[in-house]
Amino acid sequence: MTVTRGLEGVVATSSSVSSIIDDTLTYAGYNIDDLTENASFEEVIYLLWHRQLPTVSQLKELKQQLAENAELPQAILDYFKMFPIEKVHPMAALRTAVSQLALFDEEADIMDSEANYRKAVRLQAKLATIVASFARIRKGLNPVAPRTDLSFAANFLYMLSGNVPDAIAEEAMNKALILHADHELNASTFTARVCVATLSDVYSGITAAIGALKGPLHGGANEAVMKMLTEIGSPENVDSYIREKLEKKEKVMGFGHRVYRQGDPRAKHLKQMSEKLTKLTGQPEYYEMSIRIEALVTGEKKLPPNVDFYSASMYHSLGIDHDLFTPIFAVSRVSGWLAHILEQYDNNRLIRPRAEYTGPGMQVYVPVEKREEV
Ligand SMILES: CC(=O)SCCNC(=O)CCNC(=O)[C@H](O)C(C)(C)COP(=O)(O)OP(=O)(O)OC[C@H]1O[C@@H](n2cnc3c(N)ncnc32)[C@H](O)[C@@H]1OP(=O)(O)O
Ligand SMILES: O=C([O-])CC(=O)C(=O)O
Repeated sequence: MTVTRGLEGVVATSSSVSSIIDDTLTYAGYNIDDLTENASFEEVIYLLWHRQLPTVSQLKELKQQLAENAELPQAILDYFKMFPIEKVHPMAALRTAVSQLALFDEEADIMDSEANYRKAVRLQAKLATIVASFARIRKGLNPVAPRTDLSFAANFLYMLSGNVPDAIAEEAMNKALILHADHELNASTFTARVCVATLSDVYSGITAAIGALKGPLHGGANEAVMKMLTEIGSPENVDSYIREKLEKKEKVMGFGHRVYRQGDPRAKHLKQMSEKLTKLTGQPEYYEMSIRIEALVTGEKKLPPNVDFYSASMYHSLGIDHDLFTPIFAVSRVSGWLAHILEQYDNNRLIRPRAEYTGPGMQVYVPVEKREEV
C-alpha cells in the first residue's frame, strides 16, 4: 500500500461543477474573473446548480424561491437564547442550527432529485438568515426579517446591521460571495460528498461540511488572519512579527495552498477591494499591514496569499465582526456544497478508501483481572 499523505494530488471524483487548471479557476466553464466583474451571486448559484447561466425568467424564479425561503422557524431563533450565546463561536451555532433545520423539514429524508433541489433552495436561503440572526441575538438585538426586494448580498448585510447597504458595500459583498462559492474538491466539499455518498440526507452533508470549513487550515483561516492583523496592530510592527513567526517555523495564516502554485486567482480581487474599502473607511493601516506581510511571506517563503488573506481586511472594513468571517464563507460556499451533493446523488458510489495499518501486531486477549497494573 502506498499512502499519499493528505490525499495530495489524488483524483477522487469526476465533477462538472468547477475546475482548477493551471491556476485558473472556473465555475462550469466560466472564469471567476469574468463572473466576479459581471455576475450577481444569484446567477452564480444557478450556474453551479445547473452548469449554465440563467435566463431572465430563470433568474427571477430562483430569486423568488430564495426570498420565499429565507425565514427561519421561530424555534431556531429561540434556541439561540438557550445556550451561553456570548461564548459560542458562530460556526458552532451555524453547524447546530443547520442540523436543527432538518427537524423542521418534512422532506429532510425524501431522497428524490426534486425534493433534494427544494432542500438546496431552502438551505441556500436560510444560512444567511441564521448567521445574521445569530450575530444580532448575541448582542441583545432583535433579528431583522429578510427583505425580498434586495439582492442576496444586500439583504445579507441588511439582516446583519438593520440598514440597507450602500452600493459599494453591496458590490463588495456580492463579489466576495462569488469568489467563495465553489472550489473543486476542497476539504469541506469532499466532506459533504463523503457524507452523502452513504445516501445520507442533504442536511447531514451540509452540517458535516460546516464542521470541516471551521478549521483554521481551511475556512477558519480568514478569522485567524484578522487575529494576526489585530495582534500586529500597525505597519511598522509587521517585519518583526512575521520574521519571528517564520523563524519559529509557524504558519502565516492566509498563505499557501494545496493546489495553486503560482497564486490563488481570487486573491487579487479581494486585494483590490481591501485597498478600496480600508481607504474609504479610514483604516488604510489594515491594507498597509497586509501588503507588507505579503511582500515578506512571498519573498522569504515563496508562498502567495490565498482567498482568506485579503478577505479578512476587506470584511473588517465592512464593519463585520471578526468571528463572522468564516460563517460568511459558509453562506457563500453552501452553494458549491449543494451543487456537489446533488452531483454526488446523481452518480453515487460509496466513498471508502483504505488505511495502511501501523498499530501493534497480533495480540492475545488477557482477561482484565489478569492484566498487570502499569
Ligand atoms: C479556503 C482555504 O482553505 S485556503 C487555505 C487556508 N489556510 C491557510 O491559510 C492556513 C495556512 N496555510 C497552510 O496551512 C497550508 O498552506 C495549507 C494547509 C493551505 C496547504 O498546505 P499543504 O499543501 O498541506 O502544505 P503543508 O502544510 O504540508 O506545507 C508544506 C510546507 O510549506 C510550509 N507552509 C505552508 N503554508 C505555510 C504558511 N501559511 N506559512 C508558513 N509556511 C507554510 C509548511 O510549513 C511546510 O514546510 P516544510 O516542508 O518545511 O515543513
Ligand atoms: O481548495 C482548497 O483546498 C481550499 C480553498 O481554497 C477553498 O476551499 O476555497
